[in-house]
Parts: sequence; structure tokens; C-alpha cells
Amino acid sequence: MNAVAIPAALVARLRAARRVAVLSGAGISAESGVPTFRDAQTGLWARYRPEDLATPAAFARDPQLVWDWYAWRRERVAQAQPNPGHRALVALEGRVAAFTLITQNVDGLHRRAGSRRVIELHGDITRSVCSVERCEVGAWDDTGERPPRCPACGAPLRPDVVWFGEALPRAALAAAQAAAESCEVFLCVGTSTVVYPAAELPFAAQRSGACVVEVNPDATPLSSSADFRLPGPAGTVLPALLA
Ligand SMILES: CC(C)NC(=O)[C@H](Cc1c[nH]c2ccccc12)NC(=O)[C@H](CCCC/N=C(/NCCC(=O)O)S[C@H]1O[C@H](COP(=O)(O)OP(=O)(O)OC[C@H]2O[C@@H](n3cnc4c(N)ncnc43)[C@H](O)[C@@H]2O)[C@@H](O)[C@H]1O)NC(=O)OCc1ccccc1
Repeated sequence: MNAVAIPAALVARLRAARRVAVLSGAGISAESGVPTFRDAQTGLWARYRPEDLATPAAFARDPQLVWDWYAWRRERVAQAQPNPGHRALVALEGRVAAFTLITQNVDGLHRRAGSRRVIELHGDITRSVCSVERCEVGAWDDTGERPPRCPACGAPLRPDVVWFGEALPRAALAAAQAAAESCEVFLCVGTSTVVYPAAELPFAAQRSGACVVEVNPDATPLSSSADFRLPGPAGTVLPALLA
């Protein structure tokens, strides 16, 4: 893939910006070997669409199947390392007065890269909670049962993520909306911009006067209205943008 040209006007705009917000999606972790939602699932998961497994109904129907899917994804995430795209955002955080990183990813790779001001809109796959009380459960008796049971109430455990049809954490969503509506530059990185309410954020930022930049090799519903489109992989484009 040819190097993506970075417009000088964008570099200048980003250098002058004091308030920057970023929305990231699965695409930023693709170069770390974590499959995106668009990527076909592999192996025994090939016959399932992620949207069909990441729902309360799927968990009610077959909790073991859903638990095993998350266990499989946790293994992939555990083997993955942050890539230059993640690290470039750590560098950007270090040089902007007011920086907010909003992620849809549940892989924890932004934190592992060193990002601090991270809003995990959809949760974190490495944490488990009681499916009834939603209290975080760090340890449980490994009886081999899948999902394991909450030591406090015996209910099945579930991953600490937001499933389709479930509300996002109110404080996280409010903080993300505030960051989008008050930033001067909004970077939208590696997301297909189809899952709501996250997908609304770049449009809210643009309505509030921010310069919206899309980093994605493929076109998305945001592409036609973005102020700048950088059609390449985040692991190459972000370091070049911040050089
Ligand atoms: C499918 C979509 C149409 N459905 C929704 O949006 C639904 C329903 C809905 C609500 N409002 C709407 C309005 C309109 C239409 C539908 C809705 N939203 C919900 O259900 C939300 C909850 C949404 C969150 C669901 N959980 C996830 N994840 C956690 C779990 C888990 O991970 O297992 S969503 C999950 O999918 C999404 C996947 O999108 P992306 O991250 O963008 O990844 P994708 O694979 O799609 O694309 C990757 C992109 O990267 C690019 N790329 C590839 N390689 C690279 C590369 N190297 N560099 C850069 N880019 C790259 C590709 O080109 C591609 O564009 C992410 O958000 C991810 O977190 N909840 C809710 O609305 O609740 C109601 C409510 C409200 C109040 C009270 C009660 C209930």
C-alpha cells in the first residue's frame, strides 16, 4: 500500500489544537492480530456473526457458548501486543493539553500501550462480572463449569462488556459526548461507524465545529462528511500524522 499523503493543513491544525478527542474501533487493533468485527470469524466461530453472540438473548439461550467465545477472544487479546497506532495515540496524549481517547474496543490494548485518559465505552473483555448483580468478580472456584458461578450469589459470570440492546455506562457515554462536543480536532480511527451511540460521536463533534479526521483504509458512513480522510492502516498513518 502506498504511503498516505498527510495534508500540511491537517498537521498544522493538529499541532495548534489544545483539545483533541479520538474514537477508536477494532481496526486499530487489527495490526496487533485481534480480528475486527467485520473480519470473518475463524475456526469453530466461523458460523456465528459477532452481533448474534454479543447479546443478552444469546447468553440466556446458551451461556456456555457465549462464555467460550469470550474465552477464545481473551486468548487472542492476551497474545496480542499494542502496535505503532496505539503508541502514536499515547504520544499525542502527551503533547495535547486536553486529550480524550474514546474506544469501542474491549481488548484493553490502549491501556497496555500506556494511554491514560481512556473511556472504554463498551467495557473490557479481561474483566468478569456477576450476570445478576454486575459486581466485578476477580476470582472464582474453578469447578470447570462454564460460565463459572459468582462466589457471592451463584449466578453465572459474564464478561464486563456492553452487549447489543444493553445501555452503555451512563457516565462513560456522557464523558464521551462532552469530549466530542468540546474538541477542536476529532480523530476517528479504525471504526466502521455503524454501531450506535458511538457512531454518533464524530457527527456531534463536527456539529460543534471540530475538524473531523477519518483514518480507515475503507470507506464508512462518515467518509463523505469527514474534513480529512486518510485511507490507510492506523499503524502507518498515525505515526506519520504525528511525526
Ligand atoms: C449493528 C448496529 C446497527 N446496532 C446498533 O448500533 C445497536 C442498536 C442501535 C441503537 N441505536 C441505533 C441507531 C441506529 C441503528 C441501530 C441502533 N446498538 C446497541 O445495541 C447499543 C450497544 C452497542 C454496543 C454493543 N457492544 C459492542 N462491543 C462489546 C461487546 C463485544 O465486543 O463482544 S459493539 C462492537 O461492535 C462494533 C464493531 O465496530 P468497529 O469497532 O468499528 O469494528 P468493525 O469490525 O465493524 O470495523 C473495523 C473497521 O476498521 C477498519 N480497519 C481494518 N483494518 C484497519 C487498520 N489496520 N487501520 C485502520 N482501520 C482499519 C475497517 O475498514 C473497518 O471499517 C464496536 O462498537 C464493538 O465494540 N445499545 C443500545 O442501543 O441500547 C439501547 C438501550 C438504551 C437505553 C436503555 C436500554 C437499551
